[in-house]
Amino acid sequence: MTIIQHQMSGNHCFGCSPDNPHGHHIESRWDGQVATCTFQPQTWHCAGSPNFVYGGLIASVIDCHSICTAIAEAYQREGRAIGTGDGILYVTGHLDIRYLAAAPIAGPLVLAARVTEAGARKSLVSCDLHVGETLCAQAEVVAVKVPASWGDA
Ligand SMILES: CCCCCCCCCCCC(=O)SCCNC(=O)CCNC(=O)[C@H](O)C(C)(C)COP(=O)(O)OP(=O)(O)OC[C@H]1O[C@@H](n2cnc3c(N)ncnc32)[C@H](O)[C@@H]1OP(=O)(O)O
Repeated sequence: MTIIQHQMSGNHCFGCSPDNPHGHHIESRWDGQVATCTFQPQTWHCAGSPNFVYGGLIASVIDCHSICTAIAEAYQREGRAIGTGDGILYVTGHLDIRYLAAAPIAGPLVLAARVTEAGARKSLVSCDLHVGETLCAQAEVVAVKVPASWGDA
């Protein structure tokens, strides 16, 4: 399965760049319809309780994985492999998360995202986050297309 981030060059993203030494290094696996991601939280990613994951971390991995999903789907819609030809880039316009159950720090966080609506300037992405059988968070993301030069600004 294609790892989206391995196809993109010039990526400095805190969430997903393989080259950002301080980042989360998430990897989004794209099957053409759904992108999945597994993230192992560390003990320092905890919330007030040492046993549960900090909500901001959950938002961070959902954000990045969802935007990468929008990018992958946009390349596919244009009939191109990810990262080929003129760059396609989306940013987060809106992130709406429902925290449905505390996520155990033991993890792993398992994310699944899909594009539910795609237009010329924006895509809507739906993302579920499970730990084991438990749906811990569900998010709707508005991904807005920006010029590829945004990545160099
Ligand atoms: C190099 C490799 C890298 C690889 C990259 C790897 C992945 C990186 C992942 C990083 C994810 C991030 O954290 S990105 C960083 C956080 N996000 C940002 O900094 C974005 C800051 N905001 C902006 O720059 C701007 O407000 C934009 C781009 C979001 C919108 O710009 P704009 O110029 O005003 O857009 P506009 O034409 O009005 O709108 C276009 C369409 O989007 C909709 N829209 C616009 N903003 C919103 C919004 N906030 N909420 C809902 N919908 C919105 C509009 O209704 C419209 O829909 P319609 O009329 O067409 O229907």
